[in-house]
Amino acid sequence: MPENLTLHDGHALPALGFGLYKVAPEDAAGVVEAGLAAGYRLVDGAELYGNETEAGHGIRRALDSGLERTAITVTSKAWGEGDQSRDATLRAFDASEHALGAGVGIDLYMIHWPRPARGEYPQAWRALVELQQQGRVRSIGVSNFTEEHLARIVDETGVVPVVNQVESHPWLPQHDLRAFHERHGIVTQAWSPLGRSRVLEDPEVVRIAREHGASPAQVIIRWHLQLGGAAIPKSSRPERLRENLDVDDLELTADDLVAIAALETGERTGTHPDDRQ
Ligand SMILES: NC(=O)C1=CN([C@@H]2O[C@H](COP(=O)(O)OP(=O)(O)OC[C@H]3O[C@@H](n4cnc5c(N)ncnc54)[C@H](OP(=O)(O)O)[C@@H]3O)[C@@H](O)[C@H]2O)C=CC1
Ligand SMILES: O=C(O)C(=O)[C@@H](O)[C@H](O)C(=O)CO
Repeated sequence: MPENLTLHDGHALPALGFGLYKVAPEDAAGVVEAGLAAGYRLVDGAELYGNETEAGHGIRRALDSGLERTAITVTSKAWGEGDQSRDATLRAFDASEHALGAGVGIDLYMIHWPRPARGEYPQAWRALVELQQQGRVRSIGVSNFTEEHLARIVDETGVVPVVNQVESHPWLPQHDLRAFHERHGIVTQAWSPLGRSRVLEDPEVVRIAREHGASPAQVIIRWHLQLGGAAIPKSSRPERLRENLDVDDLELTADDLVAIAALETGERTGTHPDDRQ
């Protein structure tokens, strides 16, 4: 089982979780139940994903089977399209909490995108600080923030997010942003950690996987963990959820890491943070 990272607020964050973007609502309860049964302890959700009610059902089924609520981390994110004011952000939190349902709740809440053209993300961040001060959420973080966005919210509020969830995979390792995070005690949590499955086909990744008797996904997940970051690969298939978690016995060599470092192209599979309106 991959280790926990320690957040600067003192709480633990599982280094490996699973994500729910593009998990069909009709599959979400089963996927969440399968993920938790496989041993994952972090479920990455969001208002945008349109499956929080069903994810909540899956979590509750796992709790009914004996899993302790305190053993898992449930995340959600405020989408913020068209309105990132304090009130809109608080309403988004209420809606996600309600959708997840009684007995579930949110442990880590994030701003999904900074939407810098709106200029409202500091207001959204103040809303998250308020939620944490009120004890409604344990930890607060952001997603898709650049150094500039991070510096602004820290300057204006003095509160440093515990996590910045950003696109990262071997094509886009984000070394500079990771170094900035490290200086400020922020955990880098990689979204699309498998490059939305496209990086799995990279011949170098396939070669390294073959040499270790592992799968390409396991090699990339291990790379994330050996970088010291967190990752939230998505799969709707129980056998892949198990495969992606089964990386404890894999150790990439220094040569493997050099070969993977050479894959950096800067190519994104998603939107650049400055371009999301
Ligand atoms: N904060 C943000 O802005 C964003 C956050 N996210 C978060 O990150 C999570 C992961 O990102 P996502 O974009 O889904 O991309 P991933 O890099 O996790 O790739 C998911 C794809 O890889 C496939 N896959 C997963 N495991 C394997 C495997 N072992 N072998 C072969 N194929 C595999 C999946 O297919 P299948 O399901 O069929 O197995 C799916 O097509 C999201 O679910 C979400 O929680 C994602 C985007 C943006
Ligand atoms: O970045 C994109 O272009 C996407 O499709 C996704 O990242 C999506 O917008 C998202 O934020 C999922 O969490």
